[in-house]
Amino acid sequence: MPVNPLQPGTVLHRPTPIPHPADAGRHRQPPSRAALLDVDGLHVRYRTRRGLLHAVDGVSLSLQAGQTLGLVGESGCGKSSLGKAVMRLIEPAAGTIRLDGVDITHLGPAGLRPHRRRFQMVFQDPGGSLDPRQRIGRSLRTPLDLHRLGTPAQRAERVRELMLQVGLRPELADRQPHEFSGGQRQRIAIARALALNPALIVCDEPVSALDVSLQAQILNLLSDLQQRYGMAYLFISHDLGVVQHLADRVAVMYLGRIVELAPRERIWRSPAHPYTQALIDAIPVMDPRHERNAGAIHGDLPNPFQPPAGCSFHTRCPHALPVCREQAPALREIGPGHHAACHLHGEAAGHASQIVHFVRPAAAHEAEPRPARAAGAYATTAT
Ligand SMILES: Nc1ncnc2c1ncn2[C@@H]1O[C@H](COP(=O)(O)OP(=O)(O)OP(=O)(O)O)[C@@H](O)[C@H]1O
Repeated sequence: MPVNPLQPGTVLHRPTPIPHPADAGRHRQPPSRAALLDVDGLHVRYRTRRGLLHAVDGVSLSLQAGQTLGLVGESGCGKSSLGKAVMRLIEPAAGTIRLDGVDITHLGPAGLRPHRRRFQMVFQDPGGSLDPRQRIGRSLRTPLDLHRLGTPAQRAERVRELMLQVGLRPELADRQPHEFSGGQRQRIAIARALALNPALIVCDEPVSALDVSLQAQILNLLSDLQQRYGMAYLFISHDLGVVQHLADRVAVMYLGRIVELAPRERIWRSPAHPYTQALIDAIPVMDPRHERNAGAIHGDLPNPFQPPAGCSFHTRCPHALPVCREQAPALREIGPGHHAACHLHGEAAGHASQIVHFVRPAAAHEAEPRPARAAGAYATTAT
């Protein structure tokens, strides 16, 4: 039986810092107020048989050390492409990616190597990042070997610690991935990501392939690990309910662009963009006494090869104005730390009177990801 690290009384081991040769003689810098991750005007394009596809279209965001930024949106909106570009697994077409203030956008493999251990990725399918024939102890040891961290004995001890940190018994290190359940395999993938004490982990739909009870366990594990070791997460999910568990701030993506970015509670309590509102309304309500999906998103995602002119959401937006068909709204600050790209909140001439607020009264269960609430509990007011 795997050890559940979240059970009271379970003793978890702190990672043993293994000095890296590149760190020799370097002094620890005082904590910087600069962002850990700073993405500016990022574009990702795919050349396909059908033409050029703009998967990420000028995204800017930042993430502070130890914080979680949730990235949500429907399938195909560009979340994974953004995550992979941040990890430098795919080449961005334009824009910059800074990690700890260092521009890593154009670094080649050699230049990237010293930074690689600072950022890691956990994928939806842990099988993809685990060699099916490799024993998991070996798999966890590989990053330590590649970065030549510590002595062989220290590496073996680190593998033991990593397994304990994610709630797996170290005695299981001789087993192969197929001998573990899906949830356990995701724990192994998380342990592998932790191996080099990263400052940032990009989590790409890490719980989407798991059933609901396992989802909660993995989310709790990620949250617990963050509290202990202080890494930042860029947490990607199509499910706003899942993101609400972990995120300090939430960025909502639609057709390659960020349409809303705000602290978690503001997104939840007063979403500004009709698309965010629709995502919230699409979250299943568990209480059968309440109607659900009152504001579910209408229509299909537009063809990404021919995105609509103006605001790309206007074809599905119940509040679309004439200006929405013509001009793409800029992402602008509409409240403290709250940004939205929507003409309903914009200064488009003659539309100030159309400003719409989606107001939801504060509820006792504010932090709950799936609150039971009456359909239509959001009031739409024009000011
Ligand atoms: N390697 C690729 N070649 C061509 N097109 C791609 C490639 N990868 C992704 N795309 C396209 O880019 C767009 C964005 O895909 P991406 O996977 O980044 O979105 P997503 O929001 O993460 O969706 P999902 O959750 O389904 O992965 C989609 O239209 C997708 O079909």
